[in-house]
Amino acid sequence: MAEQSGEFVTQATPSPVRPPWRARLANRFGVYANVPRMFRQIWRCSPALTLGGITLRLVQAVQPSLALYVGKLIVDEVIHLGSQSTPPASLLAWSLHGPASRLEGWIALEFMLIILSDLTARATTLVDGLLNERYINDVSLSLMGHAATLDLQQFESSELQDLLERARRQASGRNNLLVQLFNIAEIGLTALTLAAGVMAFAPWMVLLLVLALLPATAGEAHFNAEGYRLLRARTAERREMDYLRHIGSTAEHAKELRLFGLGGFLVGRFRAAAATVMAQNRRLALRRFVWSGVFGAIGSVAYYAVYIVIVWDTVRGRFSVGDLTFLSGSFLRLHTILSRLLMAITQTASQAQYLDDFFAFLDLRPAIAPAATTIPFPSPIRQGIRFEKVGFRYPGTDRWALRNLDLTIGAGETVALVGENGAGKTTIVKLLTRLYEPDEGQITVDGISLSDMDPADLHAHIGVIFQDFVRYSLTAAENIAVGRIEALSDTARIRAAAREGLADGVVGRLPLGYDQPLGKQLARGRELSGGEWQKIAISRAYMRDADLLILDEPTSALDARAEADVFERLRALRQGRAALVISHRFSTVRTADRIVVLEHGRVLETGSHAQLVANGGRYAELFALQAAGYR
Ligand SMILES: Nc1ncnc2c1ncn2[C@@H]1O[C@H](COP(=O)(O)OP(=O)(O)OP(=O)(O)O)[C@@H](O)[C@H]1O
Repeated sequence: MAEQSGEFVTQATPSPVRPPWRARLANRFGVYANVPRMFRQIWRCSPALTLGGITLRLVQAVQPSLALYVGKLIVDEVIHLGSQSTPPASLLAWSLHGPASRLEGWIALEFMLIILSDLTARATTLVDGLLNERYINDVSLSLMGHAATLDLQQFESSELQDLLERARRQASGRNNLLVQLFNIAEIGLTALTLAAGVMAFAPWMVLLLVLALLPATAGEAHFNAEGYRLLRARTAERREMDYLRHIGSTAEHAKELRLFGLGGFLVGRFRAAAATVMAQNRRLALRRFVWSGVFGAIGSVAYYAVYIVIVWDTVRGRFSVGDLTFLSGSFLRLHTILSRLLMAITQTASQAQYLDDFFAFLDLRPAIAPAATTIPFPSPIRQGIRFEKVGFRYPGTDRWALRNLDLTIGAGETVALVGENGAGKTTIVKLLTRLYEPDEGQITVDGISLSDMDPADLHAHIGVIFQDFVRYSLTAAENIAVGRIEALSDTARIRAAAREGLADGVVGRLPLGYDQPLGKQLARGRELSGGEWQKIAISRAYMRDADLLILDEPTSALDARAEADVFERLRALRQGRAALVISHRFSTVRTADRIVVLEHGRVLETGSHAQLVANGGRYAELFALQAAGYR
């Protein structure tokens, strides 16, 4: 079987060349182009919650300015009342008789504002939480759904694996972008109302504050972009680390890891990969720390300069004490809020960069798309399947895995493919199931080219079991039903398929029968032997009324009796169906109607077992070798 080319990459990815500053700037603002698309996605999750979140933030946004203004009115009123000649006799008399009623009104309003602020803050947290959860689910579902539409060849490329890994991070770690976007709206509005208040007294103060915060903002934007660049450049190393973590911690690998004593080796590899990533992250974090300190100090100096001017103007009598409390309060808040706003904008831009990967993944289209008009699969097959001068190279390789291949599988015929490792047997199956498209020649069923069929229709008529079939951590019944998942609740069909594939005996010995979870992942899961798993996998192929059955090394783990049983049933069930069997076992191969011997991607000889043995060619040689092993 083929080596997968989508494995992790061990070499360090070279750091990408830094683009010129103009392109970098365009890049930094360009990322916002993703935000409307993301917003639409959020809106689709729940229009009501989205609207609720926005409204709550609008209410929250105006509260600080209102509270400060009411505070100013209270201070002014207190000073006004204090300046009156007759001091009040008691609090009760004072509050009941006239002069304090306005002050009481302001205090009541301030109290209501505080209650409202608390309520809206809690409601916002609730709405954010609910919406966020929906959004995370939605993103994960889009990723899973879209991944299922892509071709195997796309999956086997390491570029796609890198992109998918970054897109997944978007799903798991970047969801707070939504909250940040809402926050920007809220903080922005608060900043506007505060700025309007301060501007009424001295517009230059606001201008100075904005100017003083610009260096810090530019610094943030720069370091966020650097962080993303680093993360992107190190995707391959992070995938390697994930892979090492995975094999170091799963039951599946535990046996070999222990017996070969690979623990130290894996830890060493992980440490080396992590060291590169950590060293770069540390350098960036330190630079960021120093620069943000410098820029922050510039902002604080500007703030204190303005503050001193406000105090001076109050001493001079230009501002009242109420004005002083309002202005110093507003100004302090404006300073904090403007820096938060600018930071939020740059952070959102950096988060939005991750959206690039997410949307780039969603925008990927399968390379093998169904033709505009498709021809249905000819069921039942009457003439047969033909490979005509088929040539194929795996993407990114120069070697022809198959070349000038002519092959026929007649209707109702069982053809066995034999050949040494790497001869191209599994590749033929991948082309026949249209997981890949041939580079040369064509494959037809009753004269109809596979490329004129809808891939889903083609798959519905083929029952295929690969030698590296999947051992699902699902129940026994589900493990068989995956061969035709629409029939998941069709117990009779599952049991019949289990009988044909010899899995009924395996299931019969399980304590929970068909409801028994298999594998080690699930609670109460039972592990099976290699041959038992293979019987479950063979049964999957019988879930379909397939016109063509493809079994790639179906009996490699079966004992001799089970192997004979499998082929006896296959023959009995065939009734006009074609079958393609790949095997290195001659006991399996000799039962086929016709045997095709492959070598270096070409057909070397073909005939029945008796003919090929009589010919004295490669088949006879390999058969004699294996037979000698049994003597
Ligand atoms: N995904 C892939 N990317 C690149 N090359 C591949 C890929 N899969 C297989 N190959 C190469 O194509 C050739 C044919 O592989 P194939 O899996 O068809 O061989 P096979 O006859 O099934 O071998 P085996 O008996 O070992 O299962 C081999 O040289 C293999 O290295």
